Order: sequence, then structure tokens, then C-alpha cells
Amino acid sequence: MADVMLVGEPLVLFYAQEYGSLAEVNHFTKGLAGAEVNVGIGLSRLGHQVSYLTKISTDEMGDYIYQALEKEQLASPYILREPTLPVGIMYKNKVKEGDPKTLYYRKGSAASKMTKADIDRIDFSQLKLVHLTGIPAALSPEFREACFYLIQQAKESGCLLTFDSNLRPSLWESEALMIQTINELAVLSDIFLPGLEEGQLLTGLTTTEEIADYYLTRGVSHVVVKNGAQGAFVKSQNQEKQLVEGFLVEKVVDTVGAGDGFAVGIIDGLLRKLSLPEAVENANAIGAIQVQHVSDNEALPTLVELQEFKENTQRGR
Ligand SMILES: O=C(O)C(=O)C[C@H](O)[C@H](O)CO
Repeated sequence: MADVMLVGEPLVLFYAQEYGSLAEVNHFTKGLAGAEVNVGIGLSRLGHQVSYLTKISTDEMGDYIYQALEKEQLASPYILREPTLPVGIMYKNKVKEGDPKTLYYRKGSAASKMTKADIDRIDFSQLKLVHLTGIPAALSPEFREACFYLIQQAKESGCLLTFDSNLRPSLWESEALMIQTINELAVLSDIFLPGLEEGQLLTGLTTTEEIADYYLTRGVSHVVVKNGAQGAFVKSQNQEKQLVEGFLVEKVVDTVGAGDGFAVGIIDGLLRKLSLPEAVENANAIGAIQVQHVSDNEALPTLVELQEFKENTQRGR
């Protein structure tokens, strides 16, 4: 029986083999992407039982996603095959510095059409935690409505809710709708995980503590503001707060998926009843591992690999 439920859209990812703009490069490697998928893979590798609810096509790209999910113990009857709609595709370029450019072909995908009726397929009885990101709410009005319904059902069943803002402006009709919706979802969560820049855009505030307070005063129990190499700032309703130092990374190769790795550390810590600062330290470590690899999820560690990384890597910028 699964402890964690994830709902989202898996993507076929083509990541470039050569540096340069997507218009210029010719060689790509095929992989799997999607924020919730990445979190699911990370948790599964750390030994947790995870369920993942989505819809994929019945064509070869859908087969590819299904097989990749099977390999990561994420395939289950919660994956519905939809004969008339495609899966989403994402391209990602290779950069020497900064964030890679991502390009989506996902409008009208099978997953983007998920509704409240799909949420009704979830058996909440044994679940401990539901994790959601801001991406599904961007995909269609019906999926957006389903996200609020998922949160309501999860809360009624006594599940913890972790929420990662994961802002993707290109997927939203407008920035105003993105900010409004993400804030509405965030204040319903127990543990909210914004990046510093995301928090600044969402609240109009500047510092990590101001951002944390914004959500704490609106009912969130714990806020963890991610600040890349600087580490992460965590503050709770009881006013306990701490800046948890990050790990030294020699070369940042690709930042996409680092936030999902971070969420894995937090959720794993909650499930294993670690203290929040301990969970944040693991989250920083998994984020640091992620940024050193081009795939969105292939480097996600096992517990042994995580331990090794922490033992062999210095803290600091
Ligand atoms: O799901 C998306 O929209 C993506 O951008 C795919 C990536 O794997 C993911 O978001 C990384 O967080």
C-alpha cells in the first residue's frame, strides 16, 4: 500500500547532446520528465511506496512512458491509457551556465484533460501524504479544478499536503492568474516549498523570512524557501527558524529537476520522521546531486548514495 500520492503529467523529454539553442542542435537523448514523476522516482529509490495518477496515450510514446514508470515502480492501475490524446513532449537544451531552455508540446495532452472524476479514483484510506506542484493547475481549467478537489479530499482523509510552487509562466494564460492560483493552492498546504525568486514574485516581498511569514500567517504549518547554493530557510508556525546550509557543487550542469529532488528530501524526511532541519539537509543534498546531471531524474539517489554524497561533500557555497 502506498504512503504517498502524486498527481501530474509525465512528459517525454528530449535533452540536447550539444551546446546551443534548440534551433541549432541536432542530437537529443530521450528520457522521462515531469515534476511529480521526478518526485515519485526519487521517493521510490529511497524505498517508499508511491502511487502516481495520470493519463497517457496508447501510442508508442505512451508505451515508453509506461515502461519507464514500471522500471521505477510507479506503474499501477492509476495510470490510464487514453486512445485519442497524445502525451506531452519537452525539449531541453544544454547550457554552459544558467538555466537550460525548455520547450513544451503538451497542449491538449491526455494528462492535461484530467478532471475531478480522476481524483475520485484515488483510494485515500492508507495514504499519509499527497504532494502536488503548481504545474498541473497550469495545464487546463479542468485540471486546475481537480487540484483544489484533490487537496480537499486529501485533507478530509487526514493526509499531509506538501506543495511546490514550480512556477512555469509559459504554461499560464497570464502571470496574474498564475500568482493568484498558486497562492490559493499554497495556503492550503501543510508544507510549502517555494524557491526564493518564486516567493518574491508570488508575494511581492524580498527576504526569505518575509516570504515564509506571508504563508505562515495564512495558515501554512512550515515554509521552506529554497535559495540554491545558499541552502534553504525553514520557518514553522511555532516561530522556529533555521537557515540550512547547502552543499558545495563544483559544476552546475543543469538546474531543471533540482527542486523536485529537494521535495524528495523533504517528503522522505517527513515519512521517516526526521526533524525538519535534517530533512532540509537531505533535500539540499539531493538538489545538489540533481544539478550535476542533465537528466531530470536519472541521478536521484538511493539512501546509500545520499549518505555517501553527504559524507564526501563539503557544505557551503
Ligand atoms: O513538468 C514540467 O513542466 C517540466 O518542466 C518537467 C520537468 O521535469 C520538471 O518540471 C522539473 O521540475
